[in-house]
Amino acid sequence: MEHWPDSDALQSARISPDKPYFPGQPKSLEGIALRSFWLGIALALSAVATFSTLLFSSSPLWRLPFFWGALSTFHFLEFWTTAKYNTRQANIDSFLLTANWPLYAIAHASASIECLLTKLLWTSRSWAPLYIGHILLLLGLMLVFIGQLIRATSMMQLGTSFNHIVQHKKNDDHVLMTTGIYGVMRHPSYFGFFWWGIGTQLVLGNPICFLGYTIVLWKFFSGRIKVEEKFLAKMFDDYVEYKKRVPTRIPFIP
Ligand SMILES: C[S@@+](CC[C@H](N)C(=O)[O-])C[C@H]1O[C@@H](n2cnc3c(N)ncnc32)[C@H](O)[C@@H]1O
Repeated sequence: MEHWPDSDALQSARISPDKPYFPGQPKSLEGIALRSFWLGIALALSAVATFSTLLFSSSPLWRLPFFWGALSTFHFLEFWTTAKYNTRQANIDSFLLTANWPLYAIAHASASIECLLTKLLWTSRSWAPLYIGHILLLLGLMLVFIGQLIRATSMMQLGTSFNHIVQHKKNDDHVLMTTGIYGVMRHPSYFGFFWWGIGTQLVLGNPICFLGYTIVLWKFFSGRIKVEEKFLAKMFDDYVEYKKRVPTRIPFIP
């Protein structure tokens, strides 16, 4: 598809000092260290806020710092797994905070606002029995943990073949992975991201963002998989057979 730019062009566009991807985007190793430091602080503060609301009040607002903690963990792990298992590719974009800016930030800000408003304003108005809320919360927590685990595991397993930017040409160290978690599902890192995102909205108890996240994530991964597989089939003769044999396990994406 034409709208996917060449990966070299994308890389150079992203590291050009004249073209910051978002305000304050760091360009140096010190900047990367600082970004990790702030994500760590955000994570620690989120953990403290979550556990103190859980321990000292019955307020459902613990969901908000839990969401920010899950978000910080996700982005920190994006960088950490790239730096450890695909060191040459690690740069500031590996945090995945620069992709789809500012839409990504708007999505998470909307989720935070929806949660804050509904939990503060509509605390007494419940549209469903309490146990439904508990089931959805539990399901959301499971999806966040399992989604994160699958995402990080697949990044580790793919190693140097993993790239945040879809590759158009085969690099020397790129091997087709068809075993392990890639033998169970064809795109585990997208599967993990998809369910992680939906899980965060279940934990927040956000009906509007749940719907929005589901539609946007599904459309995004469905389009991306089509493009990615077109290039994978060109790069690897075995890909067509692999595609027939292993499903994506993402709903309505065969
Ligand atoms: C962001 S990674 C996502 C990998 C995979 N789609 C997933 O969800 O786990 C994108 C890169 O992984 C590569 N890739 C995807 N599936 C692969 C496989 N089974 N073996 C090797 N490389 C793969 C693609 O060429 C692309 O450059």
